[in-house]
Amino acid sequence: MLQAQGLSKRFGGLQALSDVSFQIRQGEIYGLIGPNGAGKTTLFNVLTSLYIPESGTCTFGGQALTGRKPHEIAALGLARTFQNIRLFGNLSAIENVMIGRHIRTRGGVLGAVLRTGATRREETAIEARAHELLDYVGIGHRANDVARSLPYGDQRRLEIARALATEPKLLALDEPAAGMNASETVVLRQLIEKIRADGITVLLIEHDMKLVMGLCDRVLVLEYGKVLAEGRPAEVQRNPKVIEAYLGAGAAHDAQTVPGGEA
Ligand SMILES: Nc1ncnc2c1ncn2[C@@H]1O[C@H](COP(=O)(O)OP(=O)(O)OP(=O)(O)O)[C@@H](O)[C@H]1O
Repeated sequence: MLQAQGLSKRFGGLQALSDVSFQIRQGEIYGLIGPNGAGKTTLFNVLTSLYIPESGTCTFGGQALTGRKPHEIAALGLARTFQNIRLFGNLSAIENVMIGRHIRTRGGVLGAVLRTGATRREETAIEARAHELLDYVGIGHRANDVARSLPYGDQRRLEIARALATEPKLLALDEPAAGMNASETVVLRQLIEKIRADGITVLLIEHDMKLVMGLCDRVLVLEYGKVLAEGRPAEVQRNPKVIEAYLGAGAAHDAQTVPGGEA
């Protein structure tokens, strides 16, 4: 479904990604992990065309992603959330989701501003769908609350609802559990499983190792911008290189436990 081949990205003298290749298969939950600064967000930004790589290609459903505008990426079926929540803080929850939906409508954002007859009808349908999505992520009762007044965990779920409003085939989540407590994380896990069960492929960056290892079908481990390991969670957890990267040199020899906690 998504194919990255030989991606490299440099910031000045810093090689943030070097020769990164991987494939995400349709229907899987694919994890992206690595210590701080490993290049995870940079990789997300390259995949979603916020950054242009110096070399390498990425394709989604056979179509090139590199160099496309954000709305083109969304129209292809790739949606994302951000590590630092990017909601319209002054707008209500429902309005935030409706904005996500507009890229899928004929009238588009301009039509929504001008409010022609056709767009008014569309608007009613969009609002109904936005309510469904808020219910889907579990914050239907917050529809009219201003986004910035929502508890942190609800803001993260609102971001997911907004991304889902673009009807993605692949949903990329950048640290969705960051700042969540244990019970919020359990609910998040159920939500991600539900999203996958409904046919959406998931790419997940996450520091919460328990969540990653429990949820993902396969995991890609980055370190210093390079692929350190890839495979099923159980294999990756046993990989001495991964254990060293997380716990420090020497740890692999006596590690009986999985790398855990904050990376
Ligand atoms: N826009 C930028 N300009 C310069 N350097 C950058 C930029 N974005 C990222 N970097 C650097 O690239 C490296 C990879 O950063 P990146 O944010 O991709 O890592 P990460 O794995 O997502 O880290 P974290 O887990 O802390 O979010 C880091 O050394 C970072 O400082």
